[in-house]
Amino acid sequence: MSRAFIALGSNLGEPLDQLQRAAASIDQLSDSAVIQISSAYRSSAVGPGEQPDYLNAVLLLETTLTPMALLTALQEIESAQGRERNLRWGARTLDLDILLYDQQAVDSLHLTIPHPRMKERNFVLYPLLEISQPKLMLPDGAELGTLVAACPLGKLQKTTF
Ligand SMILES: CC1(C)Nc2nc(N)[nH]c(=O)c2N=C1O
Repeated sequence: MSRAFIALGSNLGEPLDQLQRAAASIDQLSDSAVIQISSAYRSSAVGPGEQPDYLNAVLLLETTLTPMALLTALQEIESAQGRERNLRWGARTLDLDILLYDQQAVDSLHLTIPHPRMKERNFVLYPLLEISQPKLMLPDGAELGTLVAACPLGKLQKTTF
């Protein structure tokens, strides 16, 4: 079984309900089980334009799905929950991203692991740390604790999932 860390995000359509439904659907994937899920973290939207605050979380999944099969399954869950891919930085009902997949580095047309922007996102790093540990190492040798130390908590608000 492989271990994948998945980032969840939502700022439309009852975000907490979106995250809870997504976690349940991910747990139902074939040959997969959600082992742990972080608290939910509220933060203002990073990026251009005005949009509602986001709710984010990270979960740990044990799975035999390959990275590409997992990506496809996650995209199907996003679509089932009404994700519309119109604006690149726009508001969305649900965003599911593969952050890490064991110690694998993947760089293909449709999938990059580790997630290319995870190192600068407190709304990813802090929930990830909550369900792992500071010495969690990324494929390039970077340790999670070091990344968190360099990424201010800011106005990130921890709430119940
Ligand atoms: C629009 C953009 C970059 N901003 C975000 N901002 C926050 N706070 N959380 C997100 O999940 C998120 N996702 C995005 O895709």
